[in-house]
Amino acid sequence: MINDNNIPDRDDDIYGYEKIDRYNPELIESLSGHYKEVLSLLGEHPGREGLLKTPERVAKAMLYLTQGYDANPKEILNSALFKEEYSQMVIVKDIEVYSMCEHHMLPFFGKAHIAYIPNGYVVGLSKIPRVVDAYSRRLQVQERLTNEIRDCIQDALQPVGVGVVLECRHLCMCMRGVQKQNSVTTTSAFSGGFFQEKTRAEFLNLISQKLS
Ligand SMILES: Nc1nc2c(ncn2[C@@H]2O[C@H](COP(=O)(O)OP(=O)(O)OP(=O)(O)O)[C@@H](O)[C@H]2O)c(=O)[nH]1
Ligand SMILES: [Zn+2]
Repeated sequence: MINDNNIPDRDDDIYGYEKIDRYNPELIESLSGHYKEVLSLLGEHPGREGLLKTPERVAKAMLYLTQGYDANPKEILNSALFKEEYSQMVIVKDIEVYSMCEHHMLPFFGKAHIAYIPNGYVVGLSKIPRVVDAYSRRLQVQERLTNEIRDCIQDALQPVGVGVVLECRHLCMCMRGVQKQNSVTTTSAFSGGFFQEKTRAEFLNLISQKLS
């Protein structure tokens, strides 16, 4: 249930949802109505006890999973730029990615490895995973997600270059369709200095190393 201040009542938070701006009461009500209809069309009985709150739960879950539409990724990076004369590669690797493919609206998930070479400015490290979330919490294809992350970092930081590698499993390929349980899709996007063989090799080498 949503109270007058647009904040889910405390009792409702037992499902672990964060309080996010997208929890707009009218939107939740409208989505819930549609999901109730979907349950019926799928052959379920939305009136049975276990499903009574399901349409509302699904509505909130989908709003959570698509909250990237409300984010401004470039602004996220611009909010924490620091002048710093560090000119070596900065890598944030093993960033968890959770997204949904735009074809089936089923999850794809895995890891992102992101590097840039500063050009006078470094960015607050936490902002890099935040940018990943801002683009992945939308309906996506892995290739576009990879490019969007690269372009955003390149635009905001104007670094010497950016490298992005994503490794994901797509549930639309596991639990339906071709049903390949172990296939992993790798995508990459580079800019500037990362087109140089040596720089790219350093990045790929460092992300493949395990922490000791
Ligand atoms: N390139 C790309 N394809 C994706 C991604 N996520 C899902 N797909 C693919 O999108 C394609 C959609 O193909 P369609 O033939 O229109 O859909 P479909 O009949 O459900 O295809 P199957 O999954 O092969 O059963 C499938 O091949 C999916 O594997 C992604 O991130 N990138
Ligand atoms: Zn899919």
